[in-house]
Amino acid sequence: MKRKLVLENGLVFNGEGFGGDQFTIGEVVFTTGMTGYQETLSDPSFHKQIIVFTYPLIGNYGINPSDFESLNSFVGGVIVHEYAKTESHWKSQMNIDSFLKKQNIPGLSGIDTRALVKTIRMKGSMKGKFCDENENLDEVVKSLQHTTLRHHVSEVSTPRAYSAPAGGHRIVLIDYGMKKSILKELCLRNCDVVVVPYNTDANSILELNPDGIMLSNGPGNPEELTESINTIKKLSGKAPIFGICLGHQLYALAHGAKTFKMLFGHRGANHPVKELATNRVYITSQNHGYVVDEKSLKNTTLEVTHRALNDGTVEGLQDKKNWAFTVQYHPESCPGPHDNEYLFNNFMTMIEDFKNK
Ligand SMILES: NC(=O)CC[C@H](N)C(=O)O
Repeated sequence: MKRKLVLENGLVFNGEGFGGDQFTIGEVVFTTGMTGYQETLSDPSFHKQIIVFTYPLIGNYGINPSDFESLNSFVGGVIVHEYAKTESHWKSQMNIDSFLKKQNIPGLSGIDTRALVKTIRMKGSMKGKFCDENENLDEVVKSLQHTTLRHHVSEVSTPRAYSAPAGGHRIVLIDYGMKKSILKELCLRNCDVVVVPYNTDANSILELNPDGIMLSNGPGNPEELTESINTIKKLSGKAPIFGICLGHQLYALAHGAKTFKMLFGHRGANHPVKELATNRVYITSQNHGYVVDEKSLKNTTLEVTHRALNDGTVEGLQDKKNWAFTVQYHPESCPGPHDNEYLFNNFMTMIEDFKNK
């Protein structure tokens, strides 16, 4: 079945359809991970985005029950050069085509993904939509140009609080579109975790007596989440805080910094980041389109701890006054190198220091 990708600048890529057949407008972004497509497809931070995989063959080890980062996939579409019709892995329960059909997510294969990625790298990530053969492309381009995309944390956050009880530190984890692996890392450290919806107010969070507070990853433009930014302001200094990705951006905004949209973002499991205190380079999993503006940190309590080696942007912050640190990348990994899980240990140490201060 023929299918096209139409971009807002009028470029058209002709390929074959697979997966579901409901098309929506989404931001077309690319990810450079060579494995881990299942974790990527189930990461709620990709809400409504159309993901181009730069790795040319996707789906060869199928889809298994244990590697999901959330119960559903929220992506708007999937673009691959080629997908595996015959998958092979002892854990696999279906191929990527069946998975995308089940989730009603459309796919496009057989296009020159390198040409598409080069376009995005030059011109920046842009809106796009899949089309069938007979659609009027001029109309589609017009509608792409007139659509403003919004990403809704409310669609990916948990509707109600739930807990993972244990004997260790009580952590309140604010879910803006959390990846399951963040909860897993806390459980591995025997934490007594309560996951709360994104719009839980500061008093309700403090009533849970947290030893530490975690701010999760999530989709969209952090500046739109004014209510969450205000909540973080009220929580600041009350308990140690660890923020990841969207959580990092929200923490920075709550403390007077600014964020901006990058040309095409960082997505993949192979992004080098330098820890400035040690000069060590870590390979990280990343998935973000916005970033904290380093210039805006001047009169804040925040200082840069980590930097991206590809483009020098801010990848980590430490609050000099309040008990908090945050990272732009994904230390819970999944997919990707386990280099950065030590940050969860640092969070445990910070919680103990806070208790003994
Ligand atoms: N993974 C995330 O939390 C992404 C954060 C934010 N939505 C961005 O694109 O920058």
